[in-house]
Amino acid sequence: MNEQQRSILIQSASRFPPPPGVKFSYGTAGFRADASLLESTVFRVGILAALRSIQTGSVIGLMITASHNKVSDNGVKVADPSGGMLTQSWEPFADALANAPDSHSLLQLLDDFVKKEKITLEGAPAAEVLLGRDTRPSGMSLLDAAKQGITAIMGASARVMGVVTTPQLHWMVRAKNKGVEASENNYFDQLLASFRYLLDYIPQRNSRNNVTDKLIVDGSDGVGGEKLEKLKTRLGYLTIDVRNYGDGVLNEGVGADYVQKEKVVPRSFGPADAGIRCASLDGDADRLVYFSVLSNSNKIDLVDGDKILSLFALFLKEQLGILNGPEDAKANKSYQASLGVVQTAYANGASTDYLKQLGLEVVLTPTGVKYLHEKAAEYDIGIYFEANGHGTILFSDAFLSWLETRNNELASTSKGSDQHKAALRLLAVSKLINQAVGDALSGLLLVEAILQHMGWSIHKWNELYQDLPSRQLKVKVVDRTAIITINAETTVVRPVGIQEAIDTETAKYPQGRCFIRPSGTEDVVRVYAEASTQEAADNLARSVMRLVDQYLGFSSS
Ligand SMILES: CC(=O)N[C@H]1[C@@H](OP(=O)(O)O)O[C@H](CO)[C@@H](O)[C@@H]1O
Ligand SMILES: [Mg+2]
Repeated sequence: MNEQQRSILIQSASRFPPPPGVKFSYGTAGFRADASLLESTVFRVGILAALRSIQTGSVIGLMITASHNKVSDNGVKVADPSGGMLTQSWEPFADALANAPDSHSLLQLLDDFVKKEKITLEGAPAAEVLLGRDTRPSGMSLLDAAKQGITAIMGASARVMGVVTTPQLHWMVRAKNKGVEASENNYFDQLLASFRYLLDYIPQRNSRNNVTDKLIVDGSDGVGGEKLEKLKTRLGYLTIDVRNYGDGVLNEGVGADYVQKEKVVPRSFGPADAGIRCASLDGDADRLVYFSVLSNSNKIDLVDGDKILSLFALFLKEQLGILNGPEDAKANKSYQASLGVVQTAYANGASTDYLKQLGLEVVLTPTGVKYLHEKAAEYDIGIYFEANGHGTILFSDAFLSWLETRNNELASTSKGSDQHKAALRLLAVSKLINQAVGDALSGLLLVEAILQHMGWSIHKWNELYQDLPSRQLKVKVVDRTAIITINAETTVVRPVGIQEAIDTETAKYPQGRCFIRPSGTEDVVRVYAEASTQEAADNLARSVMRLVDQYLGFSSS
């Protein structure tokens, strides 16, 4: 860095001093904290994003959101050139940057990092960062801090995409780097075109009238509802009633996180909605769950991320089977695409059993989309979902290019055949689903298209398998980092002895399964328990919660 660059950086950084006594960590999904503490962190992530753009020679994304957390919180995360999460190898640098006590130590860190990563600032192509934010009131000033961080790196440009969903921003980064137009309209166009395609190829046997075209969506009073309001006017089919699209408090008694964890109706829903297909998005619209309201109660039948995954897996497996017909296998024309399913330990045990019974390869990873995404990318078709509704489908380049060629062949030899339609459907899914990151809007359209294809109501879908009763609890402890886990977070190795105690407790319950892990987004330890009855799951979770207190000490703060 030359003298001029250094002095610009020092000047800008001194306008954003870090709050004293706060330790920041780039957790499961970027930095998150009370919004009033975040200006310096966001400024510094702006610098990081510009450096990442220079290093990769690509467009990078920076999103300001705290997703399903309360409205007074905010957060910041970076999207890599592929549209996926920031490479994990840069996370320690992000932590160090955010925690540097003053501008001089910040500059020292930058010098060291630039040298270590061999980033040449002089004469490098200009950095370009796309900036987005959710609807939080603190978003505007944080976005400005990010902009100043980006432009503190000489020649870097910040392009403000405004209020967007997290997946929209990731999609835009991916599209830009593929040289494709990347506006919000382009995003909507791609979703709508591929959705219509899927509907056009629905087999006649399932008349569309079998499935009601009415859907009610809870927008969590965030950005997703707002975008869906825009999108729905362009959907030929499907009557969507969007509720909670910004008139109430973000994430308060609404949204996918609330619905999935509490298993009750969100605000603005009630007995009059009983039986109708309903969906809920989270605050930044990267999570999606479905539900139906039970009559005369505020309870729901939840159709969670595991069931969305199962629906997608079933459909894709069916289409692959049609595409690789027996004649093709003989003629050696088929492609044995690897189809893999990725879940976390929070996936309901019944879903994992169901997927294995379908003959699918199921892999567990630690919590956090960055781990699931990485694993899913190892397959030709990799489907990943967290139980909370965050997930997507990834298609390998090799498979897609084979599919394009095969589709062209089929179009000339057997246009309109079942095989040809299967190829067209798979291509449409690859365009409809957001391959950068889990996306509630694109996921919702894919669910709707598949339900139409199958001729299934939400109830029929829900009956694919029956969830085992489960309970999730949180415990505050003195130091949650004292817990060290292995085996995709299902086994605790520190503190010594607690795993044996959990195992002894779990063995008392038929179909019992229980694990604990420190949260990466909140200062809590999470306890998850499953058993054959709700009462048993509740009891197991509560007794393991007591073990956590015993081994890690209860914190009253
Ligand atoms: C049990 C649970 O739902 N955990 C969530 C939550 O992570 P924690 O590390 O558990 O706080 O937030 C993450 C980011 O949204 C999400 O990826 C993850 O699934
Ligand atoms: Mg989210």
